[in-house]
Order: sequence, then C-alpha cells, then structure tokens
Amino acid sequence: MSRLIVISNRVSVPDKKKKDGAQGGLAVALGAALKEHRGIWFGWSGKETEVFTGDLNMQRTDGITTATIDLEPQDIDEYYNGYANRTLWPLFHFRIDLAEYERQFGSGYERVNERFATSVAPLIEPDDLVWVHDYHLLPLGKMLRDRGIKNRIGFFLHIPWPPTRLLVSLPFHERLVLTMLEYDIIGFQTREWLESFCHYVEKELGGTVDADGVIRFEDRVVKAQAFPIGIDYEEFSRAAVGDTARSAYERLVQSAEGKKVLIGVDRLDYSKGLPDRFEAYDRFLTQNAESAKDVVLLQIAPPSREAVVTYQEIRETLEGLTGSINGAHADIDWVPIRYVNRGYPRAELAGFYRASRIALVTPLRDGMNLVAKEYVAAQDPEDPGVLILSRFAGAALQLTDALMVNPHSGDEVSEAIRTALAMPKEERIRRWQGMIETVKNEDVKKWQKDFVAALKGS
Ligand SMILES: O=P(O)(O)OC[C@H]1O[C@H](O[C@H]2O[C@H](CO)[C@@H](O)[C@H](O)[C@H]2O)[C@H](O)[C@@H](O)[C@@H]1O
Ligand SMILES: O=c1ccn([C@@H]2O[C@H](COP(=O)(O)OP(=O)(O)O)[C@@H](O)[C@H]2O)c(=O)[nH]1
Repeated sequence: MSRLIVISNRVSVPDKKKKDGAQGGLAVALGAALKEHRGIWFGWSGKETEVFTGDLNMQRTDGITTATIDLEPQDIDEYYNGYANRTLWPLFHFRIDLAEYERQFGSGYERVNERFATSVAPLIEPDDLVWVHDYHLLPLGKMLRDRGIKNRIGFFLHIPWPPTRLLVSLPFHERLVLTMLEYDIIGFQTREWLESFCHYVEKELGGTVDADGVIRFEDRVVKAQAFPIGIDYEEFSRAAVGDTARSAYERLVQSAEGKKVLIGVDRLDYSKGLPDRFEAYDRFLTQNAESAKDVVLLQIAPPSREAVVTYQEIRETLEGLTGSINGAHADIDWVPIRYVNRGYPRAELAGFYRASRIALVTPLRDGMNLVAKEYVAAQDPEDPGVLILSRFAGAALQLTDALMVNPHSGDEVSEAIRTALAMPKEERIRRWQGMIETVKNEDVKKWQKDFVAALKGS
C-alpha cells in the first residue's frame, strides 16, 4: 500500500486524555483517516519560533507519525491570522463585508506555503500519495511541483467554495485558482461548492469541465469531485455508551431538573450564526412564555482564532446577548441560557448530546458541520432528540430528515423549536432513522477511502 502524506495547517492528533478536546472537525477527521494508513501528517506545530529554521519535529503519537515545523510571529500574523482567517475564511463563508485585502497578508501566505513546500518535499518518496488540506494551503501543490514532486497530489477543501461573483472580489483570484490546477484531484464537501468551482474555471479561466468533473485547462487535466466528510461513527458511537459519556449525561440531566435541554456546540466563529440563534431563542421565550421555563439552552462555544478582531467582536456580542436575554427572562430558580466558553472532550459531548432533546445547528454557512452528525450518532434509538439544522450547512444536503431552517429567520428558528418540543416520539424516531443510516454509512472511513481511491486514479 502506498504511504499517505497528509499536509494541513494544523497537526493535532486527537488525544483522549486531553481535557479541552476542541480541535475542530478537520483535526478530528484527519486523525481518524491517518490511523488507516501508513504515512506522515505534516503541518504547523501551532508554536512560534523567533527565526524560521524549517527544523522538523517528528513524533509518533497514538499510531500516527507527525512532522511539524514552527513558524515566526510574522508568519502566523500574515498567513494564519491574516490571509487565511481575515481574507479567505470570511470571503469563502460569503462575508465579503468582513474580508480584508492586505497586500502583506498575501505575501505572508505565499511565503509560508513556500516554507511548507521546502520542509515537506524531502519527506516525500516516489510512491507516496500526497493529500493537501484546506484554504490555508491552496497553492501548495504548485509549490511542490516547482520542487520536482511528480507524485499524485490531491487537495480537499473543508469550507465552502464561494460563487464566482464573490470570488472575483479577491485581488489576484486568477493567480490563486491557477495554482490549484496543479493538483490531480480537487475535493469539495458538497456538489454546491463543486459546481461553484467549476463555474469559475469555465467563466473566468476559459477552461472546460466535462460531466464527470474532469477539468481541462491548457496542458492540465484535473478531476474535481464532491466527497462529503463524515464522523468516525464506530469510535463515536462506542464513546457515546462509555463511562465518560454516561457521567456527562447524568450530570446534564440532573442539573436540568426535568427541563428539556437545547444544545449548541460551536467554535466561537461568526460563521456559526450564534447571535441569530440566541435572538431566535429569545423570540421563542417571548412568544411561548407558558412553556419557556420548561427548557434551557446549553451553548458550548470554545474560543477560536482569538488574535483576529472579528472573533473578539463575536465573543463580546454573545456575552452581551447572553446577559440581556438571561436578564430579561431569568427567575430566581431558572436561567434560560447556559453559555460556556470552553471546549469539552468528544466523549463528554456525546453524553451532553444524548441528554438534549434538541440540537441547534444553525450556521450561516458551514463547509459540513460534524456536530450535526455527532448529535445524531449519540441519540437513544428508542427516544431520539430532534436536529434543527441550517439549510446552509454542508450537512443539510445529507441529513434531509432534520428540521431544516433558514438561520437568518428568527421566526423560522423559533417556530422550529416549538415544533421540535411538541414532536411526537414516532416522528422523532422516523426522522432519526432517516439520518442515522447516512451518518453510519457515509462516515470518515468512507470519505478517506473514496478520496484516496480517486487520488490513486482508480
Ligand atoms: O484550526 P482552527 O483555525 O482552530 O479551526 C478549526 C477548523 O475549522 C474549520 O473546519 C472545517 O472542517 C470541518 C471538517 O471537514 C467541517 O465540518 C467544517 O464545516 C469546516 O468549517 C477549518 O476548515 C479547519 O481547517 C480548521 O482546522
Ligand atoms: O468543545 C468542543 C467543541 C467541539 N469539538 C469538536 O470539534 C469538531 C467541530 O467540527 P465541525 O465540523 O462541527 O466545525 P468546525 O469547528 O470544524 O468548523 C467536532 O468534532 C466537535 O465534536 C470538541 O471536541 N469539543
């Protein structure tokens, strides 16, 4: 079997003993995928160094070999906080109002991608398959080609691909997309993002795309395809009935004192639609005063990308909203929102999910959203809860039995909460059965198997 060289910005082997567990979906999925293959996971250590040396730190953790490099403060500022998270992330999540186009972000992004290429190239052997991940590393394939790497190289985008009319607002958009045509295969989470990419290639670059997603541009032939990512169903459903999950379940059930729990679990990110969600819940409490005290919202929101101002602002907004909603509705023995600014290990989350009658997964845009799938996987088949899901999450294309909402509409979300609370058990079971098959069958193992097969060209 060929070795797999996985390259992503963040390298973080899921550590069962770690207390916070808030790695984000990409790290969780790649940890699971790499356990299936021999190979190396390469990327940034998450640490700073005064002067970039390119020294590799190789480690073997939990059956996975990792190779990491440290970056200079200026690199982190311009590449990770800058171009990746102040330019591409907002633009790709349809927030051109938040996207910042600073020239030094672009040059920092290219410099760090060059540094990645120089450091990882010597690790690549002739038969290896190379798999690059996410918006931090769009041009890496081209930089590896420039260093003589002839291996099959694939790229997977974990976030949405924006419509052409938005993407063209990015200075040098053509140059960036042209570098992507050096990959052999490009994967997207959904058909929608795939189609947007193909539209750009045809309209802006003048390339051709055939019915199988084969793109032709000058001398390049690249295959583009959708590969919806899943969770490690086997591991997660095992964890969901383990001791940690059971005590987390008990803890939440006891503290809820008979109230129905609504749960949200999201990195503190403006793309997750948290202010709209809180406002919709506020509306629900106001419009349903008689049943308001029968519910409680638990929002777990670990801080994310804290050096970026828009992330500091979303934190302030939510603190203000939580205070005003709790102030307006609370009583001496009841607080409507439990807002928790920390992360929990997934085994604990599994218990919290199972103890919750409703999950509110209402991002304004999301590449996939693994929390939605984890919620479904953690339910009691005899008495499952209801998933309220944004139609703008990648997961909505697969979990069609969820209660689908427009997250921008407070009325719709408030109404969905009412419907979910009143939903008869038979309907909850029927909807859950529709979703669990997808979560189980289209899991992370299938995702990595399908992508690797396409990467091999088989
Ligand atoms: O590494 P961070 O900056 O802390 O951010 C965490 C990850 O966020 C994004 O996750 C995406 O990937 C998930 C799995 O495919 C997907 O379900 C979700 O919709 C995406 O938002 C980001 O794309 C990752 O690179 C980050 O590591
Ligand atoms: O306190 C937390 C919050 C989140 N997560 C995990 O982080 C991932 C979030 O992935 P998702 O695709 O929903 O969103 P992302 O953060 O990657 O945008 C899921 O596996 C969650 O279980 C976690 O382990 N602990």
